[in-house]
Amino acid sequence: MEFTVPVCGANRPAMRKIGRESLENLATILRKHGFSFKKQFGQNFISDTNLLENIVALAGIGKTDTVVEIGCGAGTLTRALAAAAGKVIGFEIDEKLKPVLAETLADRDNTEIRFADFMRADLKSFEKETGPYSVVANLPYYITSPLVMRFVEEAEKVQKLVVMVQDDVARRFCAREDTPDYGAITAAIALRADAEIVKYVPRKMFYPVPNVDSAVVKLTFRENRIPVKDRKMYRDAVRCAFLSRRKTLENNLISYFSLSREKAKEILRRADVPEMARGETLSPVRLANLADALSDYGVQKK
Ligand SMILES: C[S@@+](CC[C@H](N)C(=O)[O-])C[C@H]1O[C@@H](n2cnc3c(N)ncnc32)[C@H](O)[C@@H]1O
Repeated sequence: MEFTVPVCGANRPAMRKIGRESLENLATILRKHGFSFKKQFGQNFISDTNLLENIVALAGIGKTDTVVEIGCGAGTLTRALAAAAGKVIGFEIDEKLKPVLAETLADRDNTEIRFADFMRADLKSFEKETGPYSVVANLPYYITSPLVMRFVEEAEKVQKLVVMVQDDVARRFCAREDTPDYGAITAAIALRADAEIVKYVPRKMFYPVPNVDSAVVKLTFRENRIPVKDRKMYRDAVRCAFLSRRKTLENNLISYFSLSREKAKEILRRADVPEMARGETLSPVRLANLADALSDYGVQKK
């Protein structure tokens, strides 16, 4: 397959060097190894050096940091991360990128690439090896939300997640309650992390060019950001609140936890939530109150 990697913002039709040091032209390397892009893996690569360096700067990575990158692609972001970090551990699902990465990362000895599906990796044992770490990645869009949810629900040692995602997804991650973008994923993230959009990135910055624009989101994890007695109960409270957006919270409680109406009313009173409230109007703090009330009443999801 013939392709070129266009340089954004430049009038030259030519491809440009990736990285300031010894890395050759990305397209030449990909072609040399007979690589063809796979849509099913969400392969839209970044080659613009300024953008890559900007992402690393926004992530605030330093020489003592361990960085995890999910989806290394041709290794352009990996290289930029390796220049700033103490260590980079990258995951890449596509083994066809092995020779490409061997070449683009040849001079980066603080980098280790694991050819594996990150969604199947055992996060608990991974965290035993790594200690505290940050994630910086241009995420494959087909698994953005489940991937972020993995960290929110399971990770114990993650400090921040600085990830490129579709711009509408970025807005959902950072939304405020009672706005159209606010949803279960917003509330789930808010329990553990401050979320902000730190950069908008137009689609033309990727190759191949995707159908949507992107944004870089920074999630900064904070211990006990919103105190809650039981994180699993918070997850259930969030799922229940967004079970049916048209129904009141009271009705969602009845269906989700198989409660009597009387019990549902009592729990809402204890959580200081109006009976007629709808899930999407509840702030993450209110949802934590609801989770605590559910815990106090010993309610369990059947
Ligand atoms: C959007 S591209 C980013 C590539 C590169 N980091 C860049 O910025 O140019 C996403 C990368 O994730 C890889 N990928 C997709 N699903 C994956 C998974 N489940 N685990 C690990 N890597 C995955 C794809 O093969 C692809 O290389």
